[in-house]
Amino acid sequence: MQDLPSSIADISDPELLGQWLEKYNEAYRAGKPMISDAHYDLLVERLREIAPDHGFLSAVEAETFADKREVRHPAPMLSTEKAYDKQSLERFVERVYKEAAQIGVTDVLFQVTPKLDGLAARDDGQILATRGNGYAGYDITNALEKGVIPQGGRGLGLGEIVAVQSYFQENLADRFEHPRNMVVGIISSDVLNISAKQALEDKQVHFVPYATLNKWEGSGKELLENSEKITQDLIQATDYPMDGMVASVMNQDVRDHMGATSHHYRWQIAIKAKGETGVTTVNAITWQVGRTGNVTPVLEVEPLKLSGATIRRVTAHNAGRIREKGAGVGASIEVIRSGEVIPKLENVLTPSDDTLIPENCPVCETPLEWNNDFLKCPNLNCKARVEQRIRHWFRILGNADWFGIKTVERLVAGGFDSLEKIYAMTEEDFLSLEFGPVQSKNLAEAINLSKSRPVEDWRFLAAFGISDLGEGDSRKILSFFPLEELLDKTRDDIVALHGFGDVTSISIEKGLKALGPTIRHMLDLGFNLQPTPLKSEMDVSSPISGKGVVFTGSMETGSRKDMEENARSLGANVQKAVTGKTDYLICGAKVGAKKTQKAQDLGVTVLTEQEYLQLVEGGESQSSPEQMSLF
Ligand SMILES: NC(=O)c1ccc[n+]([C@@H]2O[C@H](COP(=O)([O-])OP(=O)(O)OC[C@H]3O[C@@H](n4cnc5c(N)ncnc54)[C@H](O)[C@@H]3O)[C@@H](O)[C@H]2O)c1
Ligand SMILES: [Zn+2]
Repeated sequence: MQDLPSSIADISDPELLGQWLEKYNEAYRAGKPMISDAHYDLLVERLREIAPDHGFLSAVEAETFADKREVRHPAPMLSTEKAYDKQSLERFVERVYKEAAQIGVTDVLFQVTPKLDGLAARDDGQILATRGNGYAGYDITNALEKGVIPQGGRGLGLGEIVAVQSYFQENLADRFEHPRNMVVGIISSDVLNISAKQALEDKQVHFVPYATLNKWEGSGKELLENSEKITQDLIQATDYPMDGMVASVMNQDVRDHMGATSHHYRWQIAIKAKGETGVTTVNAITWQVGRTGNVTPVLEVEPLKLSGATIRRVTAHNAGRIREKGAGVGASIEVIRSGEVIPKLENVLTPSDDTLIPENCPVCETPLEWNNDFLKCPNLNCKARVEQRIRHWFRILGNADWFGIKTVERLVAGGFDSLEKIYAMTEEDFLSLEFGPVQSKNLAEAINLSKSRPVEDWRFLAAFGISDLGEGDSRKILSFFPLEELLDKTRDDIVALHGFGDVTSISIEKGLKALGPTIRHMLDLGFNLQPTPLKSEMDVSSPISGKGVVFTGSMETGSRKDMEENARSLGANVQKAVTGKTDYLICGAKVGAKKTQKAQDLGVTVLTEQEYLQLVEGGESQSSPEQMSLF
């Protein structure tokens, strides 16, 4: 097949573009995308421009799983129409009201949910099936045996198989370019790679029915007026990969009237960000060594303008990319920027031989090792790794400013290259490194403050950067064992806990062993640690401990985040959305009747904020006589 012109605007042959889109789609559905989603979306929009009637645009992009049984869907699982800007969303809302008026409906209810970016599937309670071509999909029920967790129970209809985003970022981001690629691997293959197995064991791959997602509901006018805020709130509350939002009409009669095309339901639209691409030249490659030793390439490019910003540096993700695509000095490359701050290498148009992949660490000269597509400096004492570790400590601890990367670099260069040494530093030591008198005083003060200011013990633990003990896992593990006890735990103790698989447990044991002396040393310095409430103790003291709790609407007592934090400290399992495992739905202001009705239907107790406070406070006073008699 002929190549596509390098600039999207130059593509003028719809047949060729259609063929390429088919090819890209096939690779994508197989979990091995050849181009980024933003780039793909731009190509689809280009096809719409030059050939709006092209067949590719009127069908659901099909996926195949060769060795699986086909399952017919009771109603088609379609794709979505896309709105890349405010005007398209306005046109959609206008169209909805117009068609609703045709059947005498003026009061239209819209719903917005996060658009999950994984593998779409449908669960009828017996069979889990993929979308396939929209009319028939593939039976993937055995994914549940492999360890995919159905959120909210079985039989909740359409949804998406996704990996938990924070877990992915912490544990898997250097092994898969996108969590969806891992998900597709899990579904399509019976031979699982070790990281995917670990994610399943850790119960971090979920089938999330759309009905269990956080949602916003309101009128079309409210939707248009608040779309940014709605999007922000939903992004904040969702720990799954997303590629936009989905707005749907909720009135069944309007849905029936509007109907569907062969491609999408006309009462639904996806709100997405459009990427922008540009072409430039690579001037140099800078190799950055991270905390875990990954050595990643940053391309220094001829400055170019993209979505209003001047781009000088472009991330190339990993060394494999550079090697494979020839993204070296002098190469002409295509760059994409979509929403996120850092623009990415999309494509190499004219490769260069001058790819200069380093053989030794650019910082410590240790020979580098390949780990899949990533280059790694294996030297634990590599100066860059030490700097990043120390920087990580202060960043995660979060209670002492002043220790930015420049400062840390200077400390390490001056021989203060461990937490032990830095925490023993005096004002004079800082002065000796030629920090100014004021800054020296501040730095010495900051060291003391970081010990005296209260900090949660899970932050303290996560700050050591042990692999598989990020913030979420640290918090989880400390709800089973107090920190001091944790240090002596073995893999067997850890694997017995809910949410920790074999591989994770081994790596945590190793990490704790290696860093044990440092952790003990730091503990002896007397940090003002706020212990994570233990599950075992919470059972007696709080009426919501062990209960599934969801907060919704705007709260009066404090921000929703504070309320959630507090509920967690009382032992509640704070959830993002109401599911079959929810016990209490606590409603602040402006919560629709539909939401509370749905919760009640699921057997959830619905409480006002006041009722909730009474429950919690009442519970505390009930248990207090007993507690007091202990002292
Ligand atoms: N990188 C590539 O090469 C490549 C290739 C093909 C497709 N893609 C990506 O896939 C997208 C098109 O694929 P598509 O047609 O599968 O999906 P789509 O983007 O049109 O979205 C429709 C799907 O979203 C799902 N969905 C997720 N969250 C939902 C929610 N909250 N409510 C309702 N539905 C929800 C539904 O299952 C529905 O089938 C493109 O936008 C592109 O970004 C990328
Ligand atoms: Zn090194």
